[in-house]
Amino acid sequence: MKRTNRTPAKSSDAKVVKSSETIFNEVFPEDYNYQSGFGNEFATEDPRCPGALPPRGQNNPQRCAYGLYAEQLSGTAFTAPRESNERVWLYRIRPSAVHQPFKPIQSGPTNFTADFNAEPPNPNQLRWLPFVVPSLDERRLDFVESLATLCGAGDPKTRYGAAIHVYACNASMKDRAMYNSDGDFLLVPQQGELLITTEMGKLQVRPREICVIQQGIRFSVEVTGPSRGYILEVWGNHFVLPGLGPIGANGLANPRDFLTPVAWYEDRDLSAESAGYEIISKYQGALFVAKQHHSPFDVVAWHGNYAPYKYDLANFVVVNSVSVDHMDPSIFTVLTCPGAKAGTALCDFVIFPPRWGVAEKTFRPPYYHRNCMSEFMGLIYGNYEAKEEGFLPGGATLHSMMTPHGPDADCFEKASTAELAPQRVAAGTMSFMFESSLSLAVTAWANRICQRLDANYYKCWQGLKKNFTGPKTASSGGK
Ligand SMILES: O=C(O)Cc1cc(O)ccc1O
Ligand SMILES: [Fe+2]
Repeated sequence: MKRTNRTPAKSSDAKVVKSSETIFNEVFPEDYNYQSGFGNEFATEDPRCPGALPPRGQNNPQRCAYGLYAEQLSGTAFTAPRESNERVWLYRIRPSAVHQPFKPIQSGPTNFTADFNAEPPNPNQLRWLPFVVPSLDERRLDFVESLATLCGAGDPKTRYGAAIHVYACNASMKDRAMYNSDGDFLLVPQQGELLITTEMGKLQVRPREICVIQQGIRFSVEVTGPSRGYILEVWGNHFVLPGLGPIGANGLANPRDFLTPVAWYEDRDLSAESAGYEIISKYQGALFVAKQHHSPFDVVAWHGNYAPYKYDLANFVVVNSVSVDHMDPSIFTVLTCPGAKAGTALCDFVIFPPRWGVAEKTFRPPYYHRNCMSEFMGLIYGNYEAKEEGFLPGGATLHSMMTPHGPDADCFEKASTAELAPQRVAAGTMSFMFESSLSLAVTAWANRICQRLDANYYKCWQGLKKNFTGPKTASSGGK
């Protein structure tokens, strides 16, 4: 039975802690209600207030049903082409404008930044050990308080760039919501489920699922235990599904498998004497907080195509070579945030899901390469085929522009001599890559403060032997 949208999932019935192949095939128990389809024009009312949406034909009735206010949230310029125009109409108890002035946050995260010019450049291969989630006895940290930035490039002010953050928290956000004035968040939970309340309704996001919360949308995160994950933030564009070209009309992440919440509201007024409700705005890379005396989750009905969504990576339909050769990882693109140059992403979100490897006469793991894009990788569970050791769930790697990388010595030895039978690849694992056309700069937190940078990473390639057999000699029949 579906849970109503008023009853959050209990931690016990939805926890995903398995690490074997079963995790990939397991169907998650149903959580909240959702509407399905990527980028649809949705229309939804909380069932407690039927008729809360204006009758078709207009967005701004002189008086809205139930005494609601109409408010538009624009995700693109008013004049953006119709095919990429995104906006939502919210019918809410109070307009969002009802809040006290914003002030710089006092007790915010200290390593959350949009300054990518503070550290000297570093072209090395980088690997981080799993980021640490503090225990509750040590320090109570909610999602916002735990945000820390690893790398990024660009500037939210000029509306072009991206940042990669991690969260590692152990407590729920209480009477506080956040919104990002700078761009969109793509959340990749690695440990612990997230119960996310948004202005458009509720989402439950478990490791193996991902979620996008676009610019401006207020959200609050509840956790049920230690919780860790990766965040890709993009400035200047929204995520879309990649074009399929000759693949045809179906495959990779199918639009139907993206789930958007149904309307849910709370009519919650806090007394003037109470601490009130905190609205945190990330604005030009800094955090600000404003007080108000009511819950921001007061949207009774909404319609439009600008709304958060989640996607279960287990639904990804893998397409690959069935003859020879290792294909470029763009075949595994789930979502792409287009950049200024045609066909070149500001940042792609790519996964390496369980699949069959069948290529003949082929060195099957990733090839050795140098890339004009930046490659940030994270591991949700299991291990990664090109590096079975050292790259751990909750950790990360960064292979910057033109930085050479590829399989470690162990992987090369095994794959060069392996029998090429059909083989299950990446069974029981889920790794991903944020691949960006930006040259990502690493923060002081990532370099030193987090104390997770693994100085030994470069060693994984040092054991690669010289196998060159030399030119053919005359006596052996060569020229
Ligand atoms: O470097 C990596 O591990 C990611 C990657 C995987 C792949 O299959 C091909 C190219 C590539 O960059
Ligand atoms: Fe790579």
